[in-house]
Amino acid sequence: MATLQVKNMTIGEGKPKVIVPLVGKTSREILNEAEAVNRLKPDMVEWRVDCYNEVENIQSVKDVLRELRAIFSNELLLFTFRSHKEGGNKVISDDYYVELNQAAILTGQIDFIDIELFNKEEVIKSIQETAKANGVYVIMSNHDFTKTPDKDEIISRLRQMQELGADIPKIAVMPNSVQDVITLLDATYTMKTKYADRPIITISMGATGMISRLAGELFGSAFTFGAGKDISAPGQISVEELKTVLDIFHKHL
Ligand SMILES: O=C1C[C@@](O)(C(=O)O)C[C@@H](O)[C@@H]1O
Repeated sequence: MATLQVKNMTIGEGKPKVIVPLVGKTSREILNEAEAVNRLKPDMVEWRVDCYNEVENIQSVKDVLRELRAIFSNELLLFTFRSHKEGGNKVISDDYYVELNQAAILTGQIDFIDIELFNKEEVIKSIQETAKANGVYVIMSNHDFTKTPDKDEIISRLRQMQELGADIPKIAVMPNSVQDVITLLDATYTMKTKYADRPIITISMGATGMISRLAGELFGSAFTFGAGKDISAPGQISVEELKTVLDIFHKHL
C-alpha cells in the first residue's frame, strides 16, 4: 500500500491520522465549533456541509469556507456533502451536488473533497475532473448504516473506487454482530496486503465497531474519525481518548 504525501503529512504510514467533523447548523455554530475543534489539534477537519442550514446558498458556503481556512491554516480541510441515502441530512439534486462540490473546489480553500461512489458516472467524473485540475484530493466513499456487506463486496467497492481514480477509497459500514466487525477488519487487511496501491479508510460503526477506529495502524486504515463538539456517526469517541489509544498501538507495534 503506497503512501500519499499531502502538504507535510504522509498518509498511510504510522499512526492513523485523526479527522474531526464539524456538524454545526448555522454559520455561527460552525465557527464556534471550529474554534473548539482547533484546540484538539486534528490532522484533518471535515466540514459536513449537509448539516449546514444554508447549504443551498453557494455564497454562504463559500463565506464559511473562507473563515474555516483562516482558522485551520495548518490542518487539512475536507469538504463533505453526505447524501441523505447514506446517512446525511439533506436531499439535493444531482445537478446541485455537482455545482456545490465544484464551487467548493474552486474556492481554493480545501484540500480534500468527498465524492460518494453510488452516484451517476457523469456526476463523479465532473467533480473529479474539477478536483484534479485544481489540486484537490478525492476521498471516494460509501456508507451502509444498516448492515455490513460480505468481505468480497467490501473489497469490490474499495477496488472500484481505486479504479475510478480516487486518491483515498473509504467505506463505513454498520455491524450487527462482532463477526461483522471481523469481516470489515478482514476486508481491510486483505485490501492493504493484496490490492491497495494507495491509502484507504475503513470503519465499522457503532460501539461494537469501535476497535476499527482504534487499530487502523494494524489492519490498514489510514484515517480515523474522532468526535469534536458532536459526533457525525455512531461509535466516534473523543479525540483525546482516540489519540491515547493510537499512541499505545504505535508505541508497541
Ligand atoms: O464517512 C465518514 C465516516 C463517518 O461516517 C464515521 O463513521 O466516522 C463520519 C462521517 O462524517 C464521514 O463523512
